[in-house]
Amino acid sequence: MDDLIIIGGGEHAFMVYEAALLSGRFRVLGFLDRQPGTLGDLSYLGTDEAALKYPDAAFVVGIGSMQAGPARRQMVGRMQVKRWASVIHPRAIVSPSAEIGTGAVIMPGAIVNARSRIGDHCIINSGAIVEHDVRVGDCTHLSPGTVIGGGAEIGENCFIGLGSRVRDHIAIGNDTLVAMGSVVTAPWPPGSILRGVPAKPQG
Ligand SMILES: CC(=O)SCCNC(=O)CCNC(=O)[C@H](O)C(C)(C)COP(=O)(O)OP(=O)(O)OC[C@H]1O[C@@H](n2cnc3c(N)ncnc32)[C@H](O)[C@@H]1OP(=O)(O)O
Repeated sequence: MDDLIIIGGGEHAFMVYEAALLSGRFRVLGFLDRQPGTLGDLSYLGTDEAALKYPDAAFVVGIGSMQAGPARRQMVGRMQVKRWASVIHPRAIVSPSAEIGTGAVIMPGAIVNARSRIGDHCIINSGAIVEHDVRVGDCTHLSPGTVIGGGAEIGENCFIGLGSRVRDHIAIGNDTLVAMGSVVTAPWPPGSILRGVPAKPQG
């Protein structure tokens, strides 16, 4: 059983904590945050610098508030962490032929279907459906209830808002934000901000 430390102490961190506990794969040592706080019965271990005191532990990012762009990647890069853990809730369904990147979090009710690849430090949130043969780039967040059609490619550092749909076999570039409830029917370049049905760049 791995020792695990959660980075962040907010709402998403608590979800990650529960998923880690229920998975039975981790002994959760505590959490790091910018200031002392409470996270269930977990111990507050200090600010990011305290990571150095736990060279043998695995870490996972428990911050869900970042939207599209490099903030999540930069935060991961700043941390003095040797080992990242992916946390998969036991009631997520992950195909044996899917690949889950290091540091990724898969929440309850999410489905990751055959031959899909989830990048490092992604969040596949509650009830999101990633169909077969999808590529999700590093540090991307699929919000609760999103559906990504088969063979689609979602870039790195993207944020796909609550309940949005992405058509099968299309590609969305890095750093793209899809507003909640949108339906993405066509490919879009990096840095797009899309909303609506069908989704169009914000005007
Ligand atoms: C576990 C969890 O809960 S994870 C949390 C996941 N959260 C989400 O997915 C929410 C993501 N946020 C969104 O989608 C937001 O709507 C954003 C970021 C796209 C825009 O938010 P804001 O910048 O605050 O915009 P605001 O709400 O002020 O709306 C601006 C305009 O856009 C419209 N608008 C906002 N969101 C949408 C949307 N999803 N689709 C269409 N139009 C929208 C508003 O009606 C408003 O129009 P108006 O100017 O004609 O009145």
